[in-house]
Amino acid sequence: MKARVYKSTGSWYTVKGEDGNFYNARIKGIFKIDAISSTNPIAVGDEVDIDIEAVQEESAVITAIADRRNYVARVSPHNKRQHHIVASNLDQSILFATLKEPRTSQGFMDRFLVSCEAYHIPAIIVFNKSDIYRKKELERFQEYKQMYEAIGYQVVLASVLKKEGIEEAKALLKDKTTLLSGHSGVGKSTFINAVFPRFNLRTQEVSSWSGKGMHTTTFAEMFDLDNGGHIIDTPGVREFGLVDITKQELSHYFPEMRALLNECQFNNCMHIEEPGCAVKQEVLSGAVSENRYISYLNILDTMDDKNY
Ligand SMILES: Nc1nc2c(ncn2[C@@H]2O[C@H](COP(=O)(O)OP(=O)(O)OP(=O)(O)O)[C@@H](O)[C@H]2O)c(=O)[nH]1
Ligand SMILES: [Zn+2]
Repeated sequence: MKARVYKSTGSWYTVKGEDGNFYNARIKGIFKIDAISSTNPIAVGDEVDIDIEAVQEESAVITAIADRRNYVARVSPHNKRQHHIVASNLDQSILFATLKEPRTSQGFMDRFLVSCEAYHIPAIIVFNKSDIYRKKELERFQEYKQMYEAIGYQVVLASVLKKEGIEEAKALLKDKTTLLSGHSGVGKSTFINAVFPRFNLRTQEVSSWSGKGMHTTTFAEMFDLDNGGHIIDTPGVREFGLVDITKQELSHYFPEMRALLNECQFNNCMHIEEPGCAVKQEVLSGAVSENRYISYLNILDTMDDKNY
């Protein structure tokens, strides 16, 4: 039977069969050997074939996995050479960001956007907790909105607490498989609870001593939406690794730079010090945001010559 993976705890998977029932599934030993080199052979969002073992126990064996349409990965925290597939078969990804308690850095947002570009997943940024923004944060929001919308990304201002911007965010989810992402403590679980109360996820106060929030979500999990579509909630992701991207490719994943690449004097231009660089020229003219260019240089700096 065809099924889709809703949750993964490492060795067990919760899958939903095309009969509409949920099963606890595991993979056959041999399956692991054939799987691609990642720390997890099966990820949330995967489309799989299952053999039902015992209906009364609702257990099943995953016998095959369909090719992934796309996926998002990050570098394994345990082994830098391996990657961990966060989720697959996505229509879009929403980054939850906050400008206060905790503050999401532009560097983090840009790394996330680069990952989405590299994996061909449309990205949206929701700035949450607008109720606690003061003049400084509201100005910063306007700057981000202008900058990201000019590049083509959708930007939403929301306060889950005050129920502002929620309908706009909810409308974006309809009939799509959406990966919800963002630092721990930005309000992802609160958002899901507010829009789809029956999920009743656990939420937790941002810890006062660090201001960074505690991990309350441990495993990625997919939920069916009442009005059609799926949402995938991920563990508090602090950093996305840029797996499988070379330094030379990086500017391809900045859409505003991608449009200029043919105009650089050298076709292997890295847009740093080279003469005749169209990207640098447009940074000077203001057509390419200087902040985005700085993010580009910062990300380049953290990549080694081979990969990520
Ligand atoms: N002021 C304010 N606080 C909010 C808002 N949305 C969520 N919070 C609070 O922020 C804290 C963290 O919210 P969570 O929903 O647990 O955050 P999360 O992103 O799911 O965190 P992880 O599960 O760790 O990834 C909670 O104390 C929420 O009540 C908002 O719009 N405004
Ligand atoms: Zn250049």
